[in-house]
Amino acid sequence: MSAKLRVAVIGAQGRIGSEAARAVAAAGDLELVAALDRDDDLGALVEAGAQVAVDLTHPDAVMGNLEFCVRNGVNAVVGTTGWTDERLAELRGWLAESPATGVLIAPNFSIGAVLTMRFAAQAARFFESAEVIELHHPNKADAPSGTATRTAQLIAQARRAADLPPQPDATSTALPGARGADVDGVPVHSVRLRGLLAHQEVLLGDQGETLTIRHDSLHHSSFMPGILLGVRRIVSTPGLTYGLENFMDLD
Ligand SMILES: NC(=O)C1=CN([C@@H]2O[C@H](COP(=O)(O)OP(=O)(O)OC[C@H]3O[C@@H](n4cnc5c(N)ncnc54)[C@H](OP(=O)(O)O)[C@@H]3O)[C@@H](O)[C@H]2O)C=CC1
Ligand SMILES: O=C(O)C1=N[C@H](C(=O)O)C[C@H](O)C1
Repeated sequence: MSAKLRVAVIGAQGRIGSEAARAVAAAGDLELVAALDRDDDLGALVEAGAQVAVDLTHPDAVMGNLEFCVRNGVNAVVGTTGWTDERLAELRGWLAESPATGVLIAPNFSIGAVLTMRFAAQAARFFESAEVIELHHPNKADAPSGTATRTAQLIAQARRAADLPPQPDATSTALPGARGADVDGVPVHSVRLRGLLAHQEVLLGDQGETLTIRHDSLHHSSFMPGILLGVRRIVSTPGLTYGLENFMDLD
């Protein structure tokens, strides 16, 4: 029998991190060797011999954690949000100096959310208009969600590839925020509501018809198969992988 993969979770006291630590501990081929949270010494990752660290912390914390992991050759699976082009460039710089190390950044680990992004990108070129509505619990730190931002970017990319013009919108007077955040020309609207977990609708419209693609994460368990898939695959995937779809053999 091959040795178990040695996995650490950073943010292990959090909503998703605590569930991820349990899922890793319960997986027969994985061993939870460290469960860190705020103020814990990252050196514990190295002392524990972690091969993969799962980061589920906060946009303010993730860059420091990743710099430590990459510089110490610890592969990382990242669910934490807050990614910008500048942050990705900085991460690529660290990875260039540690070419055997792999980092997966997954805007969403749930299979249905990954498929929503894929379907939205496929549908985008057939519709004049597209808008994204994301709905989350009120404890969420960032808006729009990482998933909604990525969805809008993929829609925009598909619209550009199809040479679609900007979306029609005659709004000439509006309260600030009424038309949502503009992500690459795609409006994204954020709802924060007690009782919700993580939900998203992609609305596409054209003459006489609309298409709505909706996904609901009803429990934190929806993210666990994707996290475990990422952990198992990242150890043999050096460099930066952006999006769980890269490990899902979708094509
Ligand atoms: N990609 C995906 O599929 C998913 C991504 N997420 C993302 O994961 C992140 C965490 O979400 P959630 O679990 O709801 O948030 P929580 O606030 O519940 O959990 C975050 C945990 O990380 C801790 N933390 C903060 N800073 C550090 C640090 N520097 N080092 C170690 N631990 C730290 C927090 O401590 P403290 O409470 O003291 O601040 C807290 O225990 C968010 O960015 C969220 O958007 C969430 C769900 C799915
Ligand atoms: O904070 C959350 O809860 C979630 N965050 C991720 C995001 O911002 O897209 C993934 C999922 O929506 C849950």
